[in-house]
Amino acid sequence: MTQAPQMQITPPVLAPDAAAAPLVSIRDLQMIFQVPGGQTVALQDANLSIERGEFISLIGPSGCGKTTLLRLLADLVQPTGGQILIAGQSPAAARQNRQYGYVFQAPALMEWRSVLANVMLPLQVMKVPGDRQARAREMLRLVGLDKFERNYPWQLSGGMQQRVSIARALAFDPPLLFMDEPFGALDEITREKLNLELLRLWRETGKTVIFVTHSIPEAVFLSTRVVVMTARPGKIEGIVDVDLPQPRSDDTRELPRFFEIATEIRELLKKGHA
Ligand SMILES: Nc1ncnc2c1ncn2[C@@H]1O[C@H](COP(=O)(O)OP(=O)(O)OP(=O)(O)O)[C@@H](O)[C@H]1O
Repeated sequence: MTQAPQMQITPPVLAPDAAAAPLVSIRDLQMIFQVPGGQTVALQDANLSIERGEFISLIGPSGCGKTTLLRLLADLVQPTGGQILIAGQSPAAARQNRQYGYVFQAPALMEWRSVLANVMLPLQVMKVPGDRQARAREMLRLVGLDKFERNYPWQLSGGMQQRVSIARALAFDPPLLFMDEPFGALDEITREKLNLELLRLWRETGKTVIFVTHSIPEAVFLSTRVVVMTARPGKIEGIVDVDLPQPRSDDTRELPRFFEIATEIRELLKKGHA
């Protein structure tokens, strides 16, 4: 099994009490978009605390504000109300201090750069000191693609491209990983394989993951908690603890408890639709 690499990046300076606080704290969060002819309440009264090492899935119908929540956490949009703290810092400070990596639905790799050069890119842009090439190689090893570092993205399958984008998001060694439906476009078997790989990576690195999905089985399989969201207005309908044993394997999907938790999530989703 691949070992977690030795990290060489200088840790960011945090507020003294940051270690004691939840890694992510979301209080009364609201996001209203002004649109022609009115407004869209993308998120209303969202409250959520996430501890270090959790694997949180956000699940809900299209338009319930899952991506908006990730974008707010990542400081890509500013909330119209409420507060977010990441390791005790504002999202803007957390972004500057490289507290998170972001994996998008599409891998968004640069076609003219090799796999290795793609993973090195954020380190170059942010002028991270040290041996950037060695660091990028470590991340490729972690996602099982070290033999493909000289290839170009178009020479890889969709699943491999998404693994490259995960390696790129991990390049800074951030404590947090935001993942917006990263496996949504992949076939079922590839998705299940990458789910297992992601859990291995999560265990080995101790990252905290916030993962958006439309799939109830994917959410149950991956998560320690599932945040169920509903639309119009977008809000958190409920939070389901996933008390399935770790480490999870293909057998996990056959456990009666797996189906019970899936049913609980489905009922919450239906309640939100009603
Ligand atoms: N920049 C924007 N301007 C106006 N409205 C927006 C903007 N971004 C999102 N919205 C609206 O906010 C709501 C929530 O959108 P969001 O993309 O967060 O939903 P989602 O749950 O991620 O949906 P999906 O599952 O389809 O990706 C939607 O009604 C969307 O149209």
